[in-house]
Order: sequence, then structure tokens, then C-alpha cells
Amino acid sequence: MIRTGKQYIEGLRAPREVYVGGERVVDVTTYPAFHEPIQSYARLYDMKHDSQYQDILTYTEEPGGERYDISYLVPKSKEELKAKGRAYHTYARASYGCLGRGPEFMAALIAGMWESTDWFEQWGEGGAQKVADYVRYVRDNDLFLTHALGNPQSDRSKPSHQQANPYIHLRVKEETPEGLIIRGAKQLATAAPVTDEILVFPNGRQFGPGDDAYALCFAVPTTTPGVKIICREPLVPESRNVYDHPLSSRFEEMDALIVFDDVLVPWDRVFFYNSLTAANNMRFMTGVAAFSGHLSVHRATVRAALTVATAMKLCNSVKTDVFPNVGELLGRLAALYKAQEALLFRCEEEPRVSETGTYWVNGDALSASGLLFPDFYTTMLDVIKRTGAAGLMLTPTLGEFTGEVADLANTYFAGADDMPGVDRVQIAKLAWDLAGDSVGQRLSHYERFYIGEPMFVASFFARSADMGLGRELLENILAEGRALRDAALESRPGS
Ligand SMILES: Cc1cc2nc3c(=O)[nH]c(=O)nc-3n(C[C@H](O)[C@H](O)[C@H](O)COP(=O)(O)OP(=O)(O)OC[C@H]3O[C@@H](n4cnc5c(N)ncnc54)[C@H](O)[C@@H]3O)c2cc1C
Repeated sequence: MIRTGKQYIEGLRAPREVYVGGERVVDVTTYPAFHEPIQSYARLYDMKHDSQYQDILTYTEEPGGERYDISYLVPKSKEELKAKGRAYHTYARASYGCLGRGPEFMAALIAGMWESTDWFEQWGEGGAQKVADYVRYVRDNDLFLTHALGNPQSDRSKPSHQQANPYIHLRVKEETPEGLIIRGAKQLATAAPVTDEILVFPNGRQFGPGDDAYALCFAVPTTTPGVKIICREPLVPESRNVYDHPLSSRFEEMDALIVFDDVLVPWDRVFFYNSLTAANNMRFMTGVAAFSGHLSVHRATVRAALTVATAMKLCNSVKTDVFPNVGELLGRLAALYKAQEALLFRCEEEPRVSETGTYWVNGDALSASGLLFPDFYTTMLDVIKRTGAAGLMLTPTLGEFTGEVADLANTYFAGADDMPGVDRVQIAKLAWDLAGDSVGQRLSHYERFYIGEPMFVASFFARSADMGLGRELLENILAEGRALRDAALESRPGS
């Protein structure tokens, strides 16, 4: 089934424990900080019913059968992999690449669990079936998931079981015939207040001896008794409009810490527990990272396209782009965008085919994008700030261009080639929403951290990247030197 935006919003009315600013939110659908993001997510659901997009965003298992979001598909051909890519691109365009965690993100991620159901069987009989049943349930009901993988920062120098409070990191408290009772917290769950389900699994940090009770993977409905969602302070004041804040008015995704206060997780929702090996390997041995990463490369590429074009238009609006130093900066941004685009292309054009016939995006290109894009993006935002200069600050509101001083504002905020002030300021406002506004800053922070701690991801890549050509060349050079050395040794007098 595919839900409509209205059905998604109706589902959110089920009572849940969400806190913002110290107060419990009675109805997330009407709460100001959530209202616009919910509409943005709802539009993504509606797109699946729109004839313009339906065949791109959905698939059926047999001709004329039930439609499902294509993010759930485990691709068995290059065409299917690229079809998923087309859907991710379409979703990303709908939010200008600014929603990192629309419903399709976790749909893509748990398709990676579906691909790897056999892996779960190792940690308990029936594990594979439980995962398959869960993914099918989520897909068939077109649910919106969040995930909470990390432990609260508390004291990073100590393992979970040595924290001052042994229940600050989420752990098993008790086993009962019905399931596990769990207590503690997990972070950071983007979009949590407005989702249907929460999936928890370890983020690949290495748990050590003594941490067994903390090593678990499960899912519960967001409305489960004892689940408390504590949100950060909202970044966007109420009632922004799309002229003054074209992105932040619509696309602020909330982040939250989730406290599990003696929550019962039924056995059919426990995918593994008490297993350090499972916890330390799930991220690397299943499809979760690669399948969700495929979507993220599309999103990053779409936002990069917008960001670089915005930098160019900003400079062109006051003709600073005629200066060679500015031109060089813009040219370098274009090169970064094209590099990102090339990584995306390689992800899909050179996939890896597994023994089970699944088509995985090219792992090297995916990791390279995940590691490089945060720096690409930081550079893009920096160029906007350096070239926009005062123009990014002097941005009156739409009111100035429609009220008493409209003529003055259009005259004195004008750009080059008689561009009216209202048009020039609009460009500067978009640039500021990307590069300076707190929602833009959050997005940049998101790029740096969404794939997990970059240090661990990079050091894993150092071991996994295909360095075949380099190694071959290296061995050749070393062999050349060794041959010279051997010849020299042989020609030594007396040898
Ligand atoms: C905007 C945003 C959205 C996010 N959304 C989600 C989400 O939806 N779901 C989710 O699960 N997560 C989410 N995350 C969390 C993200 O996965 C983490 O931020 C990331 O994994 C880094 O972990 P951390 O923030 O706990 O940093 P920490 O682990 O606390 O690291 C902080 C610093 O300490 C260093 N450090 C920490 N431990 C060690 C160590 N053992 N050895 C050496 N150095 C160390 C790190 O290198 C880093 O510089 C989000 C994060 C952001 C910023």
C-alpha cells in the first residue's frame, strides 16, 4: 500500500510523548515547529499518488498488483538499481535536497536489512524471519521510521557499562516471557516526533567486553508507552514565508533524544540482543549503510546543484563574477559539483553484484562521496559567504517591497542590469538560508555527521577501498629496486 499525505498526518494523531521547550506537545500535527515539516513530508507521500511521479516512486510485485514505495525494493538488476536512483532524485528535488530524513530514507535503509535477513539468523533462531516480517509490515503500511543509533555523549572516554549511571546508555534491564524491558537513552533521532516507528541498532562503534546488555537491535512504534521524545530547541520562529526563507520555512527537520523508560519490546521486534559481535558488525555486514547511502548521494548531489547555482546567481546579481578571483572561486565550486555528480554516476554505473544477485551501489564511490561531500559542501557555503559579503545581511523582508517604501527598496536594493531590488534580495535570501541561517547550518552539520563518526568511516575505508592499481604500481617499483639491489649484490667481488 502507499499512503496519502492525509493518511500520514492522521496517523500522527495517535498519542505520543513528545517534549519541546519543557512542555509536552499535545498534538504534533498542530504544533507550530512541526507543522510545515509535516506538510513537506506529506507532500512526498502525495507524490506517490500523482500520475506524474507514481511510476517513478513506486513498484509492484506483479503487473497490476499492490503498489509499494520503490525505496523498499532490493534491486536484482542494474535497471532496478537505477530506477531506485531515479526515485531518490525525484524525492530530493521535491525538497531541493534539504530533507535528509524523509520517509524514503528509512525505507531505503531497511531494504538493506531485508537484503541481509540471513545475517540476522546467526544471532538467534528466527532472526531472519523476524526482520523480513518487520520490513514487510513497514512496507505494506508505508510507515515513516526514524532511527536512533548512538549513545548519549555522557562520557565518551568510558564504555557503556562504566558510565556513572549504568542506565544512561540504552540497555536491557530484564527479560520477560513477553519480551525485553529496556531502559536508557539513544540519540540522535531526526524527525522522531513525526514518525510512526523507531528502529534502534548499533552504529558501528565497537562495544567491548562488559557491554553485552547494550548490544541490541529492535523496533517499536513511536507511540509505545515509556518512549519519551525530548526535542532540541526549534530553529525556526513561527510563520516564515517562502520569499524571506525559501528553505528554512519548510524544511527544518527536528532532532531528538529518545528515552526508553522501561519499555517492553515484544520478542518479535527484538532482532538481536546481548551480542557484541552482531552489534559491532551490523553496520558493515548488512545493507543498511549502502542502501541508505545510495539515497543520500542523490540528495547531496541535488543540494550541491542548487547551492553552486545560487552562488553563481548571487555573484551575477551584482556582477562580482566579472572579477577573475571570484570567477575562480565559482569555477572551483562547479568542479566540486561535477566531482560529486561523477561519484553518483559511478555508484550506479559500476555496481557490485552479490552472490544472491543483489545489485549494490559501487562501494568505493559511495564511501568517497560520504567522506568528501561534507568538505565540498563547507567550501560551497564558504564561497557564498565570502562573495555575498554585505549583500547577505542587507536583506529586508517582502514587506519592504510591498509596503510604503516599495519604490525606494526596489531602487536602492537594485542589482546589476537594472535588476529590481525585490529580485536581487530574493537571491541573497536563498543564499543566506543555505549558508547562514540556522537551518542551513544544521544541514551542513548533518552532512558531516549523518553517515556516522567520520573518523571511523574513513579508517574503515582505508582498509576496504580498492587500491588495486596503486598496489600493482607500487609492487612494480619495489621490484625494480629489488632487481637493482640483487644485481649489485651479485656483482660484488667475491659473491
Ligand atoms: C544533524 C544531525 C542529524 C543526525 N541524525 C541522526 C539520526 O537520525 N539517527 C541517528 O542515529 N543519528 C543521527 N545523527 C548522529 C550521528 O550519527 C552522530 O553525530 C555521529 O555518529 C557522531 O557521533 P556523536 O555525535 O555521538 O559524536 P562523538 O562520538 O561524541 O564524537 C565527538 C568527537 O569526539 C571524537 N571521539 C569520540 N569518540 C572517540 C574515540 N573513541 N576515539 C577517538 N575520538 C573519539 C570524535 O572524533 C569527534 O571529534 C545525526 C547527527 C547530526 C549532527
